[in-house]
Amino acid sequence: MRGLTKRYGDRTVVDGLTMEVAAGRVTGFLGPNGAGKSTTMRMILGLDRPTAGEALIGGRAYRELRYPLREVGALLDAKAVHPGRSARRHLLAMARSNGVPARRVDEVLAAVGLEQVAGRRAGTFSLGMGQRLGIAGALLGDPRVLLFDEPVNGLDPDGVLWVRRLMRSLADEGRTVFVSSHLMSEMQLTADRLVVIGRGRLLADAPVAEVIAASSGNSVRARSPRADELAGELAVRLGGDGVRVRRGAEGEVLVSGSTAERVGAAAHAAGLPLFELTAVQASLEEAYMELTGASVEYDAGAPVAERAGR
Ligand SMILES: Nc1ncnc2c1ncn2[C@@H]1O[C@H](COP(=O)(O)OP(=O)(O)OP(=O)(O)O)[C@@H](O)[C@H]1O
Repeated sequence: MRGLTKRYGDRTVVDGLTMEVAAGRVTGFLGPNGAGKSTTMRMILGLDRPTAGEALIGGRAYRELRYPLREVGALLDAKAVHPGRSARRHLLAMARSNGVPARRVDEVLAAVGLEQVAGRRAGTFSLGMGQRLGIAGALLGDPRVLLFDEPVNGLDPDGVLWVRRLMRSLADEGRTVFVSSHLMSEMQLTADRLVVIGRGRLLADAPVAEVIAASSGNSVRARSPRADELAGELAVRLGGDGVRVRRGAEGEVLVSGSTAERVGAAAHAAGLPLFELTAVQASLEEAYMELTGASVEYDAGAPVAERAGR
């Protein structure tokens, strides 16, 4: 994507996105509701026309691809299926439109575990079965690039695990996997790299570990029988410059913005005993909240009871 931009009237919903989604990796695409993730994916797939900039797949725009399903597979909206058509017929129609051999339909039905219900009308499918059918459609043309918008939405734990393994194996085969999700714990397990957007703008594009490392939620927990003194000494010796020292549970001091080495050395220099020194890593969820805090569009605010002062 180069300077990819979409405006609706005077609202800019995707704002100059420039990034490369690399092959052989699972790239998670994150952002608050309304951040512009679906619009970005729709522009990549030629469903929306960029106001400015471009999105290319293997160097070419979607509309230039002769058999797009063989180059890029996508699951955008699992409900975008004719409800009266069977799963097999739906996939057969897609296959025919892109010169994909009919036998491939049975292969992908088996790959997503829908062979038993292949003759059933898609309109009778549960949310999870619909997701599986959508994934089957994405895999149909054996494409090098795959886009998934919220693929685990509605799946049971087995299904979630299955999608996680599928993404992994697709990336391990050297394919490009670009997947949006709101489930941070899931992304922490599945993605190698993260692209985070807020209000259409790029907030982060980095390996998962780097996004987490940048969070101020990373802290050091020290336990001492002289915790009050320790907190005071650490504040004096390490304080300032983004370092925060506070008391935790009984006997505990929490230090953010520093390292276990520095905290240990400072305690030693102060002559205070330590019974425990632990580096506590922030979760991806914490890192994400911090990154996107300022760009949340639909903020529900405090729970109702809290707002009412109860
Ligand atoms: N056709 C349209 N006309 C006007 N505004 C639109 C249109 N399509 C999307 N938008 C607006 O663009 C913004 C981005 O929407 P988009 O669906 O891309 O966000 P998203 O990141 O996918 O959100 P979610 O996580 O809720 O799915 C939203 O504010 C939406 O209202």
